[in-house]
Amino acid sequence: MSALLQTEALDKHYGGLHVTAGVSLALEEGEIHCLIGPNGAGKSTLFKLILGAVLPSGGRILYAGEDITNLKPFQRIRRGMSVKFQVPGIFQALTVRQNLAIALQHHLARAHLDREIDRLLEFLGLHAAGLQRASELSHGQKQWLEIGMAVALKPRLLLLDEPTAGMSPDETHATGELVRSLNRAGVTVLAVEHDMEFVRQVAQRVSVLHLGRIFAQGSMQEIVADERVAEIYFGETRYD
Ligand SMILES: Nc1ncnc2c1ncn2[C@@H]1O[C@H](COP(=O)(O)OP(=O)(O)OP(=O)(O)O)[C@@H](O)[C@H]1O
Repeated sequence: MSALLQTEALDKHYGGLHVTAGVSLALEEGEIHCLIGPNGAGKSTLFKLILGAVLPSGGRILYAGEDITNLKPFQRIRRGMSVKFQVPGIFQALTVRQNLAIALQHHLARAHLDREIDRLLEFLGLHAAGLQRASELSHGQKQWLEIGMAVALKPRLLLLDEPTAGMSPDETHATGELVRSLNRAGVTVLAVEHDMEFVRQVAQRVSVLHLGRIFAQGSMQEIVADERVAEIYFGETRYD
């Protein structure tokens, strides 16, 4: 495998506050990589830096071998990045099908829309909800619709910000299966996540961020067995 995304000594500071400090993270093409860490570790900031929503104070970001450090988010999206934020950005007053049509119409001819919407609905487990307004969906279904809208862009790299926030254990598991099947279809995934069951289910590699630095990296088994990690992270939040 080779790195699809690489951050090199990425710094972000606000005045004297160093939110990320020299973060070098390599994401291999084809992997599911989870980013975990205690509250305030800098996870969201790193996520925004990768997406281009905030610009770094120092360091570089490489994507598919290209320096994208100063590109705008839409330019990154054009290169195959897609993002699902924690708060669903779906159109509540529109039906599920209409939401997917909006996401698809950027790159798909009208004649192919219905077939692709059907395919996505099946994949998302939302086939029975196609004509429902998005506002009528359960919390989990809204998150899946949003994943579907991100996937409609046929991303090479999917960025997920706490995809299971507020979900029941069953919904969380179903989300994990969705992410795994996207990955089997070739999508590289970076997920910021607090839910350790989800991380255990999907992650091929885990990076632990602490005080703005990569503190540990490895498989979930290695991370769980690392006493230093337990001290800064699991010790406080393992079962809460
Ligand atoms: N725009 C900003 N201006 C000033 N400080 C900021 C800004 N954004 C984030 N911070 C600070 O940077 C630190 C890291 O925040 P960040 O949201 O990246 O952490 P996190 O790991 O995502 O936390 P959580 O798990 O609670 O979401 C926090 O102390 C936060 O207050």
